[in-house]
Amino acid sequence: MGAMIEACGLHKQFRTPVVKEGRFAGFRTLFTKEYRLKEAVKDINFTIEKGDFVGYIGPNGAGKSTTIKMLTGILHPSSGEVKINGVDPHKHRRQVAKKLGVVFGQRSQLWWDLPVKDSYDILAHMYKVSASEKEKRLDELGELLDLREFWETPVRKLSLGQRMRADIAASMLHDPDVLFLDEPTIGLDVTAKRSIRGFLKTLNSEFGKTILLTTHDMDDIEQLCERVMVINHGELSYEGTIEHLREKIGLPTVIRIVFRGSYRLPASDSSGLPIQLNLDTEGSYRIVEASGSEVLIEANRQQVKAMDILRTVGGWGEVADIHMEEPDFEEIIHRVY
Ligand SMILES: Nc1ncnc2c1ncn2[C@@H]1O[C@H](COP(=O)(O)OP(=O)(O)OP(=O)(O)O)[C@@H](O)[C@H]1O
Repeated sequence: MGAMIEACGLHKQFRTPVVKEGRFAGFRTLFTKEYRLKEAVKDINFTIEKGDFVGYIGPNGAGKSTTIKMLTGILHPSSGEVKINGVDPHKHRRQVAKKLGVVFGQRSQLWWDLPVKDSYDILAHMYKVSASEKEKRLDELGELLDLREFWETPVRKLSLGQRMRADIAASMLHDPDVLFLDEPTIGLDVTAKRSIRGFLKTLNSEFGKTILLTTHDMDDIEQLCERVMVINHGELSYEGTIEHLREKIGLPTVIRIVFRGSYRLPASDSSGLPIQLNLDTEGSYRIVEASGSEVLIEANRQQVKAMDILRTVGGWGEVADIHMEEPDFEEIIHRVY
C-alpha cells in the first residue's frame, strides 16, 4: 500500500473582473483593474491510498469540480501540491494522464455520431493502446458492462444507462490505476444505477483500482465508499468513515421492539409520549411510540450500548423481536452541510 493521490495545502483562487454598472458598463469592464477573488478551494489536505474507494461530497459550488480539475492536471493550484502516484499532474500531464481515467456523468467523452466501437478505436489511438491490448480489454469490459448489445449503435442513440456504461469502459481502455468519477449514476433508473455500482465495486475490489467518486446520490456513497470527504465552502469539513460520521452527528438509532404478550412501559400511565428516560448507565433513550405489541425507541448509539437497551426493555415484558435502524445517511449529510 502507498499513497496514490495526495493533496497538500491545496488552494485555488479565481480572479473574475468586477462588472461595472451603468452606461458603457460592458466597455468599462473590459478595461477594469478591479477583480474579485473567489477562493474556491482553501487549504485542502488529504491522502488516498492505493485501492481506496473514497467519496467526495458537498453542496453545489463547494469546490468539488475545482479539486478534481487540479487532481487531473487541468487546473493549476494557486498554491499547494498534488501528487498522483508521486507525480505532479500539472507538470507531467501526459505521464499522469496514462494513470488516470475520468468519467463525467453529465458529459460524454465519446463521439456522438459514431458507433460506440469507433470511439474506442480513436481513444486507443490517443492513449497509444496497442491493437492487441485494446481487443483484450474490450473483451473484458464488453462482458463486464454488457457492451455488445450496442456495439454498433451511434452514441447519440444509446439510453443514458448504456451511454454511462460505454463512457466508463472508455475511461478504462488504457487500464489506468486511478478513476475519477463525477456523478456516474446521475439521471439513471434504479436498475441502471445498480448495474453501474456493481461494476464500480468490481473495478475496485477485483481490479484494485483507486477510485474517487463525486456524487449527490447518497446511496452511491453508502453502498460504495469506505471513506468520505466532505467539502463545504472550499474546506474539508469531514474526512473519515461513514460510521464515524454517523456517530459524530449523533442522529438517533431507531429501535423497534415487538413484545410477546403484555408488557409494561416505565411510564405507561402517562399518555404524553415521547418520554425521555435515563438508563442506569449515563445514556438516555426516548420512547417515541407504543402501539399494539410494538414499541419504538430512539437512542443515541454513541451514548447507549445495545446491551443496556436490551436489558432495560427485557424488564418491561417478553421481547419477541428487536430491530435497529441506523439513521438515514441522507439526513446525516444534511447536518454536515
Ligand atoms: N473558472 C472559474 N472562474 C470563476 N469562478 C469559478 C470558476 N470555476 C469555479 N468557480 C467558482 O468556484 C466555486 C466552486 O466551484 P466548483 O465547480 O468547484 O463547485 P462544485 O462543488 O463542483 O459544485 P457542483 O456540485 O455544483 O458541481 C463556485 O463558487 C464557482 O462559482
